[in-house]
Amino acid sequence: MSSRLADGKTIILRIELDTDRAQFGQAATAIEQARGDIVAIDVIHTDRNKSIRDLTVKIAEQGASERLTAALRSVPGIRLLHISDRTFLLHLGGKITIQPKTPIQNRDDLSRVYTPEVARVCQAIHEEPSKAYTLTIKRNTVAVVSDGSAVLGLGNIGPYAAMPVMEGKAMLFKQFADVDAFPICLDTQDTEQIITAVKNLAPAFGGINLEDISAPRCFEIEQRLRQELDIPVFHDDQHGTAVVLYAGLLNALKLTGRTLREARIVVCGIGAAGTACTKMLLAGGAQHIIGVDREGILTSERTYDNPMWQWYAENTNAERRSGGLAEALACADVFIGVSAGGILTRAHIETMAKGPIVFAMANPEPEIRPELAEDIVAVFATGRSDYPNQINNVLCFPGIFRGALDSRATTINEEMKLAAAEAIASVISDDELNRLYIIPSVFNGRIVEEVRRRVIQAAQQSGVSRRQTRE
Ligand SMILES: NC(=O)C1=CN([C@@H]2O[C@H](COP(=O)(O)OP(=O)(O)OC[C@H]3O[C@@H](n4cnc5c(N)ncnc54)[C@H](O)[C@@H]3O)[C@@H](O)[C@H]2O)C=CC1
Ligand SMILES: CC(=O)C(=O)O
Ligand SMILES: [Mg+2]
Repeated sequence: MSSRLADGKTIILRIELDTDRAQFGQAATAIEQARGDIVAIDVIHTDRNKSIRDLTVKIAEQGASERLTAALRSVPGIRLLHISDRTFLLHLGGKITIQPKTPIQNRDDLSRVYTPEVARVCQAIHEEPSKAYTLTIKRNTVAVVSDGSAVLGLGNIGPYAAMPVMEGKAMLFKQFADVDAFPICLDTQDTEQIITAVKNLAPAFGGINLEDISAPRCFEIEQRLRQELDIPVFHDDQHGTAVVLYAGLLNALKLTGRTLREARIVVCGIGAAGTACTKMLLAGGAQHIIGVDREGILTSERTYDNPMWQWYAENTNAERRSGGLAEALACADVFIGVSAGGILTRAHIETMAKGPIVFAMANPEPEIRPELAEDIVAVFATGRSDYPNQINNVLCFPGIFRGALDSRATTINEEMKLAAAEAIASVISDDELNRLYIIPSVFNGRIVEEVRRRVIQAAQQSGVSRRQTRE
């Protein structure tokens, strides 16, 4: 069986062998020759004439599953009964469910959870609306709202196709921070309609996590909702990403003996994530940031229709550099990619300063794969779960919402974001810090607790907490 495969897509092949005509070894050889990696074998049925087995096989490249199918079909006495993809199997019927907290076993239960008794609870909330926090799911429930316009790096794939990501976010909220999150994909990409829809559904929720809404609409949608609602509204692709990027960069700079003030930083992809990352870096004292998008380096020598690009050009690139990604990268210390897969080359990185920091964070395909350049960089990070140093907003959103909900904060402000970033960075001690460990794993049990604690503290100190909470 081969070593770790680059892509790691796993399929399950159900094969039937005529035991007098073929041996299992022939199937295994055919699979290995077609560059499949058998990682598990389950015997489903066996008798004197035939044997049915499920083979779990990892495949690396596109087209490998067709090659495997052809290879198995060419072996006499072996039939391929079925082929399934473990990832698709995991999505059958969706990934989350809603469960009652108590069973309804008799009429008495029924009359208390529902009519007539429930009416007294409704009236109590009618008289004192803040009781919605104590008598409904509001205090622990977040809406994950998308319009499907910028889903991962897949682009505008619409609300139906966005659902698996939003369901995934809801799972992460629950698993890591015990927040009940519900995915809502809206069938509109009109700014006003999205704002109206979110305002209308807000009563049921303690917070709104906006997700995968493309720039520049995401900026206005978030800003308006923050003004018009009294619960936290947080665009995860902007602020969740910025918080985690900031945490990872603090540690990578420390490791490589640089300061944020002096580091020469290139941000590629000036959309939701790139803009928010830049704002957080500027607030932290960064002095040398250059932004690059499809049209090249953003510079104040030009004017832009996109107001955020105009702001960006006026607040970065003090040297007024021009050109494309290659020109921006010359002698840079840090590359931050939140753009599109595969746009950065080894040759680009070779022009950067010695021992550069490369954060290729586009999903699902990073700007460059680590195996293409990790030998020439000091620190490499991606947004993916299958490489070291995963810089992904999943390190932030569960804990920051946990803290915001527990303190019943009216908003998630700059102080709370900075507190979350410092909390994430602090989980790695100076002794532990190394090039493959600049950011803790999402499975590190300390992250959510540490983020929650510091976020509650920041909410209280900045006056947005509505509840005294144990930190
Ligand atoms: N690792 C993480 O935690 C996160 C990663 N991302 C990833 O970052 C990427 C961008 O996400 P968003 O900011 O939400 O999307 P967005 O659509 O708001 O912004 C993307 C920006 O990248 C630019 N871009 C696309 N191709 C480019 C190229 N070849 N060169 C330069 N710029 C290019 C676009 O013009 C746009 O301005 C996606 O791949 C997404 O999956 C986003 C949020 C979190
Ligand atoms: C991680 C994430 O939110 C994204 O790639 O869009
Ligand atoms: Mg996202």
